[in-house]
Amino acid sequence: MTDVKILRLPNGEGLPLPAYESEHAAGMDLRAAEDAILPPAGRALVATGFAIALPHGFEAQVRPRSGLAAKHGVTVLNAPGTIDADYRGEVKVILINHGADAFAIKRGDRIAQMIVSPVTRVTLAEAASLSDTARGSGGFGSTGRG
Ligand SMILES: O=c1ccn([C@H]2C[C@H](O)[C@@H](COP(=O)(O)OP(=O)(O)OP(=O)(O)O)O2)c(=O)[nH]1
Ligand SMILES: [Mg+2]
Repeated sequence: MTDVKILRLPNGEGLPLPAYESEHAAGMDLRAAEDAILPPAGRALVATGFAIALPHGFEAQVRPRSGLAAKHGVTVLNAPGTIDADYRGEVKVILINHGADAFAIKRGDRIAQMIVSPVTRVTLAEAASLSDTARGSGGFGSTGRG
């Protein structure tokens, strides 16, 4: 386990901090720190009431909850949202309602999940050509064609 500092913001007073909801859950559920109404096709930037300081070499991904997607058509618009290790602002969730009905979010509802992952940073070295491969430049459905 890696320790990550978390700061509860004033709007997060009284809310449970993000937590793993089962023994081996990959993600910690994020709760809304405010009420919001998502009309059909509507989106909202929803506050969570906390900020974190990830260690260098880590990111956090903000991903949808499948229950909200399957039952209501509500998902994370920019999934996976990226929380950078140098970000100290409030973690927010961009939700979109693909469902036919308006969707109401109440403060304290679990609206998304946050996965902390290692990231590799690289140095790009500009080159005159790239190595040959069997795939070459084929992509976008190029494999398996008669
Ligand atoms: O779902 C998200 C996505 C991003 N962020 C915060 C943390 C992240 O470190 C910062 C910037 O995110 P991103 O790089 O995706 O947005 P940008 O549009 O490129 O903004 P910036 O120019 O600030 O990097 O916004 C969130 O709180 N939730
Ligand atoms: Mg950015």
